[in-house]
Amino acid sequence: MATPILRGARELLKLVDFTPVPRRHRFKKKWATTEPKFPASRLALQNFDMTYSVQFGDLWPSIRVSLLSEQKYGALVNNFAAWDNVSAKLKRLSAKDFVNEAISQWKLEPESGHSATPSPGFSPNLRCFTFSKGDVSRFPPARLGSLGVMDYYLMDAASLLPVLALGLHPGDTVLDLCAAPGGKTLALLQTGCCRNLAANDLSTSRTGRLQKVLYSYVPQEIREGNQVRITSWDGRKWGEVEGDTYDRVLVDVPCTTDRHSLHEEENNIFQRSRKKERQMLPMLQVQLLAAGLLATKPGGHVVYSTCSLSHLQNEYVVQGTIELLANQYSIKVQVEDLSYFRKVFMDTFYFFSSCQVGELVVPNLLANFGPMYFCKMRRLT
Ligand SMILES: C[S@@+](CC[C@H](N)C(=O)[O-])C[C@H]1O[C@@H](n2cnc3c(N)ncnc32)[C@H](O)[C@@H]1O
Repeated sequence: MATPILRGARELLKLVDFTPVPRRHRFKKKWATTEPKFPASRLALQNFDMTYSVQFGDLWPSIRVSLLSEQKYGALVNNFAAWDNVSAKLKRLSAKDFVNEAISQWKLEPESGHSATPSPGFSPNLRCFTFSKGDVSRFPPARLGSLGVMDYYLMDAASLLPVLALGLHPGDTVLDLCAAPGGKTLALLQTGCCRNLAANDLSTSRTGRLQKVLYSYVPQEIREGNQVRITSWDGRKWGEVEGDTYDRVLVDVPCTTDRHSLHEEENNIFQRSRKKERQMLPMLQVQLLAAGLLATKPGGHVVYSTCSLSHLQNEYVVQGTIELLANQYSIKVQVEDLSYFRKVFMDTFYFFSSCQVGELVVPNLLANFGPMYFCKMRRLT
């Protein structure tokens, strides 16, 4: 018999069909062996053109050209290295710590209408350098520092926003449900707030990559103490295994990884052989978010995130899951307002201003980060 999560997710699936039929495949094929290859990245672009031109209207051409262009990176300073020297080195490249610049700016502008959020409740101690809007300089590769760990981690700077939004406090128990290859896990550890951190990913090869990241960036005593636990379980079952346990949960789900899907053939979710998997994504996302919420203590917080522009994988999943938890488990979940992120980080990112719930960073040629969708929820009961 289907579980409640499965039934709710099926309802959501009725709304979804991601698969446009490529023009040249509309006719019955005679000679499968001579059939020209249709690259998955082209299928991805066709799909995005169909769905995102409707979703974003006039904004789509500029997002499209940005997605097809080189992305920008941020350098997350490793607090376990000599972070002050590393920051000084990054400043000499004319990069800026976008997190702390934005927070200082925020504090300088008390009159600018953010009285509803007196101070942004960000996870602390995160330092991430980016080049200014319009500056397409690149960071040199990270190097091993004097303390035996790497000095910074290069990542899409927008990937830091879900971690900032989680609002960690010292002593929190934290779950990173879909953690590999580990950029956000590393950021969670940088906050210095995790009493313990469970980092999980279904894929054993990807948890191997996560282990390597932690090995290169985090000192042995933290990796091997009680503080970090790495597992390779199916995250959908987490609510049953460790319900009502965590203060903060990050649910950074598998998605259509829009930028990757336009550039790489390998492991591309738009490969024809992965059609079923692609169609099932929103269902998997609902199940993972539901499991993350069930694993959270009442009163605790969850951030759901994707690197897709698709409303079906973003706000529909959030709204569908909240409804599902209310109907099937009588659990109340409230979406938290993150609209102040748009104001605080407007010098670094472009945000889409019309999400029904959550925030979405859209790629732009002047600030080619994202896409990154994130939504914060509080489990009330
Ligand atoms: C977007 S990636 C996570 C990226 C990661 N949070 C980071 O910042 O580096 C999504 C991950 O979900 C994992 N995944 C897929 N299905 C899963 C499941 N049922 N349970 C747990 N993890 C799953 C994939 O292996 C993939 O590594």
